Amino acid sequence: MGNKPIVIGIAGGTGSGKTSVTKAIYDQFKGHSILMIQQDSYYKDQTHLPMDERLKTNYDHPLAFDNDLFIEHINQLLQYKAIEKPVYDYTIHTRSSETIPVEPKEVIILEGILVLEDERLRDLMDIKIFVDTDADLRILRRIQRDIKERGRTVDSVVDQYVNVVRPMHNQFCEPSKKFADIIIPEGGQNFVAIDLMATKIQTILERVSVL
Ligand SMILES: Nc1ncnc2c1ncn2[C@@H]1O[C@H](COP(=O)(O)OP(=O)(O)O)[C@@H](O)[C@H]1O
Ligand SMILES: O=c1ccn([C@@H]2O[C@H](COP(=O)(O)O)[C@@H](O)[C@H]2O)c(=O)[nH]1
Repeated sequence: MGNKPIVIGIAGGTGSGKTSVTKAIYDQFKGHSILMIQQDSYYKDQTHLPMDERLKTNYDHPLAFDNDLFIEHINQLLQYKAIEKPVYDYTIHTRSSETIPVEPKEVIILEGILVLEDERLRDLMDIKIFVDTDADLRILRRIQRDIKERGRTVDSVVDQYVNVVRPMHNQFCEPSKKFADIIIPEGGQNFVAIDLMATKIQTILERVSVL
């Protein structure tokens, strides 16, 4: 066990490919001392709101996230304590009643649109990454993904993008790029960047002798 786990933050706009990058890195170390947590798991619980109210929520504003709980959980993991991670269901826009037990690991990857926006989160990170992809590619990827995986229609994705996602991205996500140590263009297919990160993580794991 090391002194404390290493925390890597991976931010980027919706559809930038940050989940793909995170999974590609994570998959190289599956079974070793690494875990990934998506900020999306910490969207605020909305079970008390009717569906029509949930549809009006701004999911791209920092206040949509329960960062207090997110930070509390990261601090527990940093003390090598297990957490019960919330589960978010995009199709009903709220947390599910179940939670997932997560054991502490030496490398913790935090991924989400606004993980670099909150100074308290940034202060917990050892490495900060921003996945940078042009807006036209991001909206095309998001339309395909949200229809296939998140139970959405083209009209609802486009409407939300124009009225909420785009302005919030410009106000909160894009400016957080300046806090990044590393900027990865294009996301999931940038194998050079993924390999560089994997090499760095391998070094960290070798140092704490858990590989
Ligand atoms: N470089 C890429 N080229 C083509 N498609 C990609 C690329 N990176 C990601 N995707 C696809 O785009 C969609 C959004 O990617 P995802 O990693 O979920 O982005 P994010 O987590 O930033 O929203 C997914 O369907 C993914 O398979
Ligand atoms: O209920 C919800 C919760 C979130 N969203 C959208 O999700 C993206 C963030 O996820 P990515 O994987 O980074 O794309 C954010 O832009 C929200 O608008 C949602 O539509 N509904």
